Amino acid sequence: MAKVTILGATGNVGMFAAHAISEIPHVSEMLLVGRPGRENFLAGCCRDLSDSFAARGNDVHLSYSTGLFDAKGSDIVICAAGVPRRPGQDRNDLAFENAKIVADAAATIGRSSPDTILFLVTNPVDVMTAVALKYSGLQPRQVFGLGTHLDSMRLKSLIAHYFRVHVSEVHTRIIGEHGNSMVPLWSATTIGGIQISNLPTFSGLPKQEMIETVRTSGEAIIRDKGATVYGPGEAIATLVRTILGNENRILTVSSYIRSEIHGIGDVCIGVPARINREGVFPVPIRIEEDEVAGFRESVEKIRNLTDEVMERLEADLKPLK
Ligand SMILES: NC(=O)C1=CN([C@@H]2O[C@H](COP(=O)(O)OP(=O)(O)OC[C@H]3O[C@@H](n4cnc5c(N)ncnc54)[C@H](O)[C@@H]3O)[C@@H](O)[C@H]2O)C=CC1
Ligand SMILES: O=C([O-])CC(=O)C(=O)O
Repeated sequence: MAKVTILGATGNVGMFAAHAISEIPHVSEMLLVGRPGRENFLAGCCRDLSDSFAARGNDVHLSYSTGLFDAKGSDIVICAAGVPRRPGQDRNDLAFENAKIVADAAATIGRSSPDTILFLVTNPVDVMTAVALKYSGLQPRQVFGLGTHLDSMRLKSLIAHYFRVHVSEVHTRIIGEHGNSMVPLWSATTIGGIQISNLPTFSGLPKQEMIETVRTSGEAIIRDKGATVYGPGEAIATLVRTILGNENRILTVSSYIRSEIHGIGDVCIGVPARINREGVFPVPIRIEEDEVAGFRESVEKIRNLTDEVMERLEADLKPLK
C-alpha cells in the first residue's frame, strides 16, 4: 500500500488528479499540500473527496497540510504547484517563476523523503524536471515529468478517430519538448500492430494538421475554459498506477537522458521510458533521420532554456554581499 502526496492540491490539476488517483487500488494514503492561508480550502477538498470515497466505497486515508515536511514517507510526490499560463502565453514564459517554486519544494522533498519518486507536472515541465532533479539531490530514476505523455495521448485519440478504431489499437509517441518543438514518431506508430505507413490510407492522413492540433491543444482549452484538467489529471493517474503497480509500461515522460537516443543526452526531455516501482528508465531507441533532426532541435531549445533558468536560479539564491 502506498502514500501519495500532491503539491498544488488546491489547483485545477492537483484537485482533479487527487480524485483520479484515489481510484487506484494501491493507494492507501493521500496527502494534499497547499500554501499557508489555504487551510479552509484544503479542509473542504478533503471533506468533498471523502464523500466521493464513501459513495464509491473505497478507503483512502486523506489528510492535508501546508508544510512540505509532512510528505515524509511518501512513495510518490506529485508537484502541480506553480502558475499556469494565461491565454496568449507560452509555457516557457512561466519558466523562471515556477523554477523558484519547484527548486524550493524539491530541496525539501529530497531531504525529507530520499526514497520517494518525484513527479513534475508544473510547466514548462521539461525544465522543471531538470530543476527538481538538481535541487532534490535524488537519483535520475526518481525524478520525472509528465513530458509528452499527454501529447502522445492526444495524438493517439486523433489517429483512432481518423481510422475509426478503438484507441487501444493505436500505439504512437511524441518525444521532445512538451511544447512547440515536440516531435511525432510516425516510425513508432502502429494500428492493430501494423506499422501505420503500411496502411494504404496512410498517404491521405492529415499529419501536419493532427500535429498542429496536438501542439495547440492546451492553448485552445485554456482559451475556452481557463485550464486543462481532465486530460492531465487522468494522465497523472495513469503514471501513478504504472509506478505503484510495478507495471513496467513504456510511456513517454520527461526524464534525464544520458545518450539513449542517437547519442543525444544530458538533458531532461520527453522520451519513451520503462516505468516501475523503482522509477523511470529511458529506453534506448533508433528513429528515422528526420525525427532525429527534430529531436536534436527540441533538445537544444530545452537545454538552452534549462541552462538559462539554472543560472538565474543560482544568481537568485546567492547570498547578498
Ligand atoms: N505538464 C502538463 O502536461 C501540464 C502542466 N500543467 C501545469 O501545472 C501547473 C498547475 O496548473 P493549474 O492547476 O491549472 O493551476 P492553478 O492556478 O489552478 O493551481 C496552481 C497551484 O499551485 C499553487 N501555487 C501557486 N503559486 C505557488 C507558490 N508560489 N508556492 C506554492 N504553491 C503555489 C496554488 O496554490 C495552486 O494550488 C501549471 O504550471 C500548469 O502549467 C497543467 C496541465 C498540464
Ligand atoms: O497547455 C498548458 O499550459 C497546460 C498543458 O501543459 C497541457 O494541457 O498540455
